[in-house]
Amino acid sequence: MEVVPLTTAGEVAALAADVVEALVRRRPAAVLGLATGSSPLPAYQELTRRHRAGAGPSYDEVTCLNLDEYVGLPPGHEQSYRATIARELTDGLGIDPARVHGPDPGEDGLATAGERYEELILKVGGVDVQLLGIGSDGHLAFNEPGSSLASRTRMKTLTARTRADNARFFGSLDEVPRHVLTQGLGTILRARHLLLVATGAGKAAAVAAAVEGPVSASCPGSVLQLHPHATVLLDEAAASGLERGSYYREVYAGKPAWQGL
Ligand SMILES: N[C@@H]1[C@@H](O)[C@H](O)[C@@H](COP(=O)(O)O)O[C@@H]1O
Repeated sequence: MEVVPLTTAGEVAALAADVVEALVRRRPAAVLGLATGSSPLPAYQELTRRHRAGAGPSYDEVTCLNLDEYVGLPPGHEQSYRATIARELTDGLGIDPARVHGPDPGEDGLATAGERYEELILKVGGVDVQLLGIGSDGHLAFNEPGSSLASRTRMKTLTARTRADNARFFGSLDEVPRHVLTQGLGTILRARHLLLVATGAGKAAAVAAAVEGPVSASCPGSVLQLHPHATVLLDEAAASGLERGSYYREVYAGKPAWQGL
């Protein structure tokens, strides 16, 4: 795992955008794994800004796979993750909505939604770069603490803490769905590159547990330690709980350009 402690959230966003753009330039038909939540938003804004300024690559051939989705929201609900990703990123990059997929009960229903999404991920050749945020309790996508490290896409029940954290996007806590469909931790681990972004002091404990704590289902984010190519971009506040922060800074400062991220 490469931990990159930066200073500001703006630097995190710019570097995350650089990684995505470099991939799409190298591989125009790349498969991008997209996360929701507030953490990746500045990176999405940066990508959109560069694209509109004519500075980014063409996203015409890209395929996007969303990490997770609420269950039970009416189609097109503004807080559905499908609508959120379209609004925050893919529409702005000019990506055809038909190339953006997410776990979806669809006509065939919830019981087979997980399996169908796993098949789709395999069919498009797997995810090249998976953007990730982390929940304040260490959850990844909607894999709450206790999720199997080998899990695949399936329905999960949200914890009270995650529902409370996400209530800010809804009118009230009661409106936050209780159930979700989410890629599993085992699904996420199959992506070729994991790119986790975390900013703010509220994420410091979760980041420290994920990066330096034991690999455990109690901290789903700790599965990053099992991945051969995981990058963790942090602002100063999110990195503040790390024991080896000064070492990571030293490594990054001396990193040869040919290594890339
Ligand atoms: N399903 C999403 C996660 O993918 C995200 O990482 C988490 C943290 O969100 P935020 O970045 O807003 O703190 O929120 C939700 O639960």
